[in-house]
Amino acid sequence: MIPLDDARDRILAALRPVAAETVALAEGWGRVLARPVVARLTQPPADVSAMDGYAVRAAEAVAGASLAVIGAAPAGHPFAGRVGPGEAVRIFTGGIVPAGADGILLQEDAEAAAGRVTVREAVRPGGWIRPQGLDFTAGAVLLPAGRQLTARDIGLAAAANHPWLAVHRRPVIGILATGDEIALPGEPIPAGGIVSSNAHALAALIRAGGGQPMVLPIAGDDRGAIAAGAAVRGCDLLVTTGGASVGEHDLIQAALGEEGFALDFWKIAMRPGKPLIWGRLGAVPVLGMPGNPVAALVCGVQFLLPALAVMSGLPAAPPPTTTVRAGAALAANDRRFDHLRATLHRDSAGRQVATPFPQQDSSMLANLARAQALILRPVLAPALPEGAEVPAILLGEHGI
Ligand SMILES: Nc1nc2c(c(=O)[nH]1)N[C@H]1C(S)=C(S)[C@@H](COP(=O)(O)OP(=O)(O)OC[C@H]3O[C@@H](n4cnc5c(N)ncnc54)[C@H](O)[C@@H]3O)O[C@H]1N2
Ligand code: MOO
Repeated sequence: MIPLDDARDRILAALRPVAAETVALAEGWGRVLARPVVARLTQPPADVSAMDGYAVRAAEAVAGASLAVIGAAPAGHPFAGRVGPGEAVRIFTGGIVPAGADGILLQEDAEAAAGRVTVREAVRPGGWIRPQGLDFTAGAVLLPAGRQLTARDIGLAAAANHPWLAVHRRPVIGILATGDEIALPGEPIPAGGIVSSNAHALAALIRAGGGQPMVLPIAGDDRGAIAAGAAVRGCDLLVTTGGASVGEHDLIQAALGEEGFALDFWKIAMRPGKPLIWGRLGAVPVLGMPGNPVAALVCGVQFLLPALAVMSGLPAAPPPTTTVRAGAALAANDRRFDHLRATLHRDSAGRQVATPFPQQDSSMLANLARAQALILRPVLAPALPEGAEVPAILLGEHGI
């Protein structure tokens, strides 16, 4: 059994970002830039007014001065002339400051009558003017490659005149659920069988991680069926579930081995998720997850989400953790890094408290769905009293 962090390192080291594609700006949110966004223009394009008022020559716009209003400069309609001595131009927010003017007299600080304006408050040179290029200048790198685009980034790219963006395409993740006992939701369930939840839960997790799931037909506990299912084309990574353990019906390695599967590791010091398989079938990396649904989801959080990040062009990193208080005393841990499903609440001091469910069986989906956090119990972690600080993965932060 290899340590959890080593397993993740080995998985992430074997992965590369997928190729770039061009998407419309509106589709760019959450995607990872494959090429930088460079400003295609200067913003603002010229000196513009930050306020509604009058463009004036600051030196003469002293309290009590009276100026002739010779024209107007609304946003988008520059004034073609020049502001000469004793003159002002009516201007509006975003309007280009006319030649000759070097300050804005606020409307509130002015009195207009009969084609003239009287200054009530003196104007500073440069006052209320946004200089050309205040925001950015043409040619500036505004967003680097590798950046996951926020709503703010989309606004910036739009302002920099980019209708299209080069982003990494969504990694396509094949999901092959295996087992004679499982059926798709809504389909006839074999005697003693259950409904397959893993493929659907993992597909949703893959979407949350920015990937594109490709749910494959269920393969029975049969080498040929598993090999045929795994031979799928067009996925960047294949996830299998079930058949990862030691029983004679646990056939993933045997079935894929006949197809030339190159195993990197099998079994990690982790609970749930011990029988994880990692290797490569031809060019396709394969993550063989255990069948137990909680094990599959925890492996999804610990390995598949970080893998999706790397394949999407983001840095290799473990899932982010937060320090919370234990809502119950925790027993000493053994040699498997443990993930206790827990609910969250805030104590009277506003601190987050994670309370583990009393039963932690890796088949219990109802508890998993109610869980808001996974309390992390490292290998050989000592027993801790209620209230102790512990690391946790907050599931809501992952959108799963
Ligand atoms: N003798 C041993 N037995 C087991 C060991 C071990 O070390 N020695 N490891 C246990 C651990 S830990 C796990 S986890 C499971 C993993 O087993 P497999 O990956 O081989 O999974 P299966 O046996 O196929 O299924 C386990 C369990 O999960 C259910 N299942 C399977 N697929 C789905 C699905 N798509 N949706 C929902 N549930 C699914 C299946 O019915 C079984 O109940 O092995 C232990 N055994
Ligand atoms: O992965 Mo198994 O679910 O550790 O129990």
